[in-house]
Amino acid sequence: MPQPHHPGTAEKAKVPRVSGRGGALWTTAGLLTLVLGACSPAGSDAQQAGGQEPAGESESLLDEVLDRGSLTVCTTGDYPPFTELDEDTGEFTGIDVDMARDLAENLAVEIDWVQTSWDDLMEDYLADCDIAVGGISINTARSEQVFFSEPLMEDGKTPITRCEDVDDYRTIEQINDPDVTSIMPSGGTNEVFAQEHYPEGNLITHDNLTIFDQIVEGEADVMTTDRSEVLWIDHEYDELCAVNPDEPFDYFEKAYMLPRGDMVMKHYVDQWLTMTLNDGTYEEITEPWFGDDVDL
Ligand SMILES: O=C(O)C(=O)C[C@]1(C(=O)O)C=C[C@@H](O)C=C1
Repeated sequence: MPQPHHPGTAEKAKVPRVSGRGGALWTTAGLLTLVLGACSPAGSDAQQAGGQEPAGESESLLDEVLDRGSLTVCTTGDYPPFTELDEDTGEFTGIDVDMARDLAENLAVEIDWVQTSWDDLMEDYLADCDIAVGGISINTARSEQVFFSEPLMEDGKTPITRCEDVDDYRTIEQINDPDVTSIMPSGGTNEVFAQEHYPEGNLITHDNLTIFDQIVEGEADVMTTDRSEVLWIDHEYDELCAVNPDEPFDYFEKAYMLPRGDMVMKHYVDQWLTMTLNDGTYEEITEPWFGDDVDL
């Protein structure tokens, strides 16, 4: 059985930018003036992450992170290439794991990792974390409870199946059939999509790290998942093929979860993201995983 290839953490180039606690505090003070002057203040009922008390109108979780000297990051660790827990070392690896490390480096703080699951993501985030990362899709249900950063990538639900069966699973109608077994992890947007679009289908849930082996072995027929994952798996498994990857069934974006109502925190993370996406850092982090072989 082919095993997904997991390169080590990318060595990042040092890119000059405002960083370090002094710089970040200065930025925070500036942003407080700018953001609070220009935007509605954080709602008094806004839910704060990191197990913090709700922020007052001029407070931000950003200041608490800086004071604490640590950023608490929720991630599932079961979704390569975005987040994976190495059981041997106990370390998280992946694109969004490296991104979170870069954010923490910018803030000059440590990271406290909190492993969660797709089922518990929202609850764990609201109770324990400052930010949640790891291939997380934006949807409106989640947006009722959290803010999202600016998006990192576009995506869309796309089927993947055994290469010889591609023609059997090209449409939602073909997959929405009692004779077709769709597999997915529980709790994420794949399950939401399947329940909504395949009410007649045979839906089964499975641990995400070994889910694609189930299709190879014939325990399931198809998985409708993120196009980015489909292209990655198509590349990693000889037996599995993406189905119409250029015509996903829907459209959404991937981003990081942030505390609802905290415009200062969101502004900081969005500014960091803008730099990271444009100064070569993001490309360097993604290159060992997607590289030239996976055409996102
Ligand atoms: O819920 C999300 O945001 C996800 O992208 C997670 C999700 C899913 O939708 O189930 C997506 C792909 C992985 O295979 C595992 C989980």
